[in-house]
This record gives sequence, structure tokens and C-alpha cells, in this order.
Amino acid sequence: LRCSFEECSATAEWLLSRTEIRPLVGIVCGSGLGGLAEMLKDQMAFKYSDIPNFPQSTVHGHAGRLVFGKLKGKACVCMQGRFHLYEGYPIHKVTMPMRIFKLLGVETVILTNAAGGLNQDYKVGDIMIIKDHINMPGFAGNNPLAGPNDERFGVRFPSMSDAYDRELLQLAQGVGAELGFGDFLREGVYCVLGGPSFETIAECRMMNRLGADAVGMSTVHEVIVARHCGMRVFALSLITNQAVMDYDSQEKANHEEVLETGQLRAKQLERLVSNMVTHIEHNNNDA
Ligand SMILES: O=P(O)(O)O[C@H]1O[C@H](CO)[C@@H](O)[C@H]1O
Ligand code: HPA
Repeated sequence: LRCSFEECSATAEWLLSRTEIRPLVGIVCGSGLGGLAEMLKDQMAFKYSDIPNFPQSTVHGHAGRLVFGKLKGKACVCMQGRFHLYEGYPIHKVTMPMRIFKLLGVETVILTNAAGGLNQDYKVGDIMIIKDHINMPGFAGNNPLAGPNDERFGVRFPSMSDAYDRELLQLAQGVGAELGFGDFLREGVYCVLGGPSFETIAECRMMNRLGADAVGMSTVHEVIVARHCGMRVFALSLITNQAVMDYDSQEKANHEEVLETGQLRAKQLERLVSNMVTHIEHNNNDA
């Protein structure tokens, strides 16, 4: 069985035997947001290509390293580069690192991504706390939990009405307000598509009418698997571009713009995440 409990355990044990850091927080860096990993002190980094059973990063802006370290004294592990459906990976490979996180002892996952803004009030550079998602590939049966269920990870039919932890959401709002980020901190619904082609104008209009505030090609699959195995989830989108909603517009979505906006807001995003991490409470604080 691919990405089985045994396979994931072997990978986790390989990592645990090579670092003394026992992370309680797992962080995933979105496109152009890999700088988050550089915040970790006393780093121990593994290239994805060296880790048994691990997929490889193929997208520009995703370095392909798993970094262990301390963030303001808290043990963390950080994926500097994530996997997407459009890279050609089967969906369970895209999400496998969440199971590795779980087996490393992670209790809280913080996911970040770059996304297009669908909400007309949003501006490029806004940070959107994800309060819920719409899983378009899921509607078509492409769910990372499809296939036999291993109860050692979680139940067959996990609830998703509590996917995004409300306490962590409140914490982020508080930390954001303290940092003076109120003007560009939002809360909204993220819609995932398969990519790699960006959306048509009609597709953007449709998603917006369906209640989505931002659109991207990641995160949701990871959230489903993280919740399935009982980790708490917090996620945020950096609005790197405005989705094109108007036939008179000459704008075209492009990955270079996505990476450039990442650069612009990187420092604020890092401060938000690191200040949040210092406030997160864990059951097991001896790491
Ligand atoms: O979601 P992340 O990994 O941040 O990347 C986003 O940016 C890329 C498109 O520019 C897509 O991969 C989209 O999902
Ligand atoms: N659409 C999909 N994914 C994205 C976008 C977008 O406009 N921007 C960054 N990732």
C-alpha cells in the first residue's frame, strides 16, 4: 500500500534518528514564502531527495528541504517547498508529509500559500486567514483519503466542519492586531483547483459567487489529511494577485507576480507566524 503507515513510519524514524529536535509545530511554506524556514534557529535541514519515500519539489519558489529547528525556543519542522497535484503526483503523495509530521509528534500544523484574490475588497498583499475551504477536486472524487482507510491514522469519515481551528484563528487575529496588521489582515474561504493552468474569467466569477474569497492549487489536501490524523490546523493565504473577473481587463495571472508579492510581504508573514508559534499551547511541552 502506497503511503502506508509502515512506509510513513520508516520515513519518520529515519528523520528522528538524525535529529534531536522533537517538533510540536509543523509549518508548510507556500510559493515564494520559503523564507519562513530561515527563521528557525539551530537548524538541521534535509534535502527531500535524501529522505526515504519523500517526493521531490519541482516548482520554482519551492526549495525542497525539510528544516528542523527552534522558533523562539519552540521546536518546529518546516517544509520549504510543498507538493501539488499538477506536478503529477498522486494525491496521497501530495499529502504524505502531513502523516510524517504526525509521526514526528507534531500537534499543530501551520500552512501558508500564495493565492489569487476573488473577493473584490481584497488587495494584493493582503493576508487572508483561512476560515474554511471549497474542495473542487474533491467534488470529482479526488480526495487524499480515497482508498482503504488505516484506523491508525484516523476514522473513515472525518468531519470537516471544524477543519480550521477557531482558537488558532482568534489567536492569529489577536497577534495580527498587536502587530498593527489590521489593515491587510482578512478572514475568508479558500477554493482549491487542480492547476497548473490559471482560472478563466468565467471560473473566477463562478467561484466568487459560490462563496470563495481566494483561489489556489494547494493546502486543502494537506488540511484534510492533517485533520484526519488529529492535528490542529491553521492556514493562511497571501493574496499575490487579483483573480481576473472582467473581460475588459488586460491582466493575466502569472507565477512571477506570485513570487514577487511573496517577497514584498515575507517579513510581515514571518512575524505573524513566529509570534503565533510563541503563543500556541501544547499538551506535550517537554520537547
Ligand atoms: O499554493 P502554493 O504552493 O503557495 O502555490 C501557489 O502558487 C502557484 C501558482 O503561482 C500554485 O502552485 C499555487 O498553488
Ligand atoms: N490562481 C490559482 N493559484 C494561484 C493564484 C491564482 O490566481 N495566485 C497564486 N496561486
